[in-house]
Amino acid sequence: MSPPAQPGVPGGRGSKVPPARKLLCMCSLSLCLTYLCYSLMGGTGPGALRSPAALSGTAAPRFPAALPGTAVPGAPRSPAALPGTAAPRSPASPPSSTGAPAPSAAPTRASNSSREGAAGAWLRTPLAPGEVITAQSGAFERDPQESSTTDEELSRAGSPGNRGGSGSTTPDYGEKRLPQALIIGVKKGGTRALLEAIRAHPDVRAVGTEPHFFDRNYEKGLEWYRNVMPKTLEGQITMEKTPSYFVTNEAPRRIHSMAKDTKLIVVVRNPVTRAISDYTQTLSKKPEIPTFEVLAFKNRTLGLIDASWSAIRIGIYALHLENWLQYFPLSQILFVSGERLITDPAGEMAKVQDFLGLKRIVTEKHFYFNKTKGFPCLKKPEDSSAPRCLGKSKGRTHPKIDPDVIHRLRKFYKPFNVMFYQMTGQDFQWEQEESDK
Ligand SMILES: Nc1ncnc2c1ncn2[C@@H]1O[C@H](COP(=O)(O)OS(=O)(=O)O)[C@@H](OP(=O)(O)O)[C@H]1O
Repeated sequence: MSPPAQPGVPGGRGSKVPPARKLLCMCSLSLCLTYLCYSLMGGTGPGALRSPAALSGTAAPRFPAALPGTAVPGAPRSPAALPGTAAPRSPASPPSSTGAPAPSAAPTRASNSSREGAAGAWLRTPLAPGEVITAQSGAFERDPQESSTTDEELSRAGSPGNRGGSGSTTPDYGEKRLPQALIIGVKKGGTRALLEAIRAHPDVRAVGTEPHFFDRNYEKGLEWYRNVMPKTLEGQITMEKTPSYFVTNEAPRRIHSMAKDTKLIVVVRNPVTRAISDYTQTLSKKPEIPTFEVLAFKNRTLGLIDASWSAIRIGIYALHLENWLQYFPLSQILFVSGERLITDPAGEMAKVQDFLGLKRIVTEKHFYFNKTKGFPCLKKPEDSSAPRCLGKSKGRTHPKIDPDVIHRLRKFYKPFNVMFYQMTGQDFQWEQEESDK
């Protein structure tokens, strides 16, 4: 079976070599080469990536050829993929799954029958307590992903009679269903803002806490997962967000095994700013940790970036995405700009609603810019005096980072960003950003 045609990729189904496969092959190869080169040059283990700045004059990372219509200024073009390298599997024929059995329930499309007027029926959905500050464990969170959901909240959410943590006052009608759409990342990308905005749509119901099913709670089984969900009526979409899925190796296979037509949404943000945001969150819980500048490098003099630090690693989006593309076609993944979610929330929400097959009900009428918060907030519900801004843990003031470190990180991420633009067919323009906040 040939993979589905990818947007922005010429050839379509009629081509001899499916373009999606060719692209995956090239991306995979170039990523491997990039890692190999960095590891060889760094020589201090797989986590030690030398910034490209420090690599000038040495083997440069290779890149997939730019996709037509996705011109990225200054992006290097790659030669054809080298022979003898293993091509990633096509999204249409994923590796066999050993995960939980796939349920028969097909994703339910929104009926689009909702009334415009329903948009006015804003429901106040307070953040889960754990959402305010998310804890990190271990020495500066070298591996585990922090959660904004506590175990206690989850067990409450999963208990019989629970409304699924949606926090809304919608009558408790309907059935609990497995999600048809997931916000899978990225951590500190703006996932909470997106979830709260899409929850304003009457055809969407979402669990407020992060279930972490496909990374931490998978052994609890699909019935546990279903029970965590809010009840939905026929035609409503069930959603959840757990940002750590995007960087969890097993997540694509497990989600595919649940339902291969699950729609996936990734909120991405300039990886340098994202790393600082991530660090800021850790710092808020553990003020004694070393500075960002110290943690970012294996060896600062040599310019060796410490890519084993999750704050850095999460931002290598191209690497993580490659894993997802082995199971899901690009057309099933929506990339939302975390930056535009702040500057033009209604514009990004239009894309999200289109992607989910929903009527565009969440529009500019729903947002206003709150000067005190410094971010867009949802307008207050008619029956409430309180506007809906996100909590204190969203929009923290970042510490001032040494400009030289910012510069080195930008150089480090640039080839990966370019690769990510080419893989997605979208230029997020992170290279053009002047400041990091
Ligand atoms: N409307 C609105 N209000 C407040 N904050 C907003 C909003 N839109 C996007 N953002 C940005 O979201 C960042 C937090 O991202 P996440 O919600 O994905 O964080 S988490 O992974 O769930 O902890 C958060 O990062 P920091 O600014 O670093 O705190 C915000 O920049």
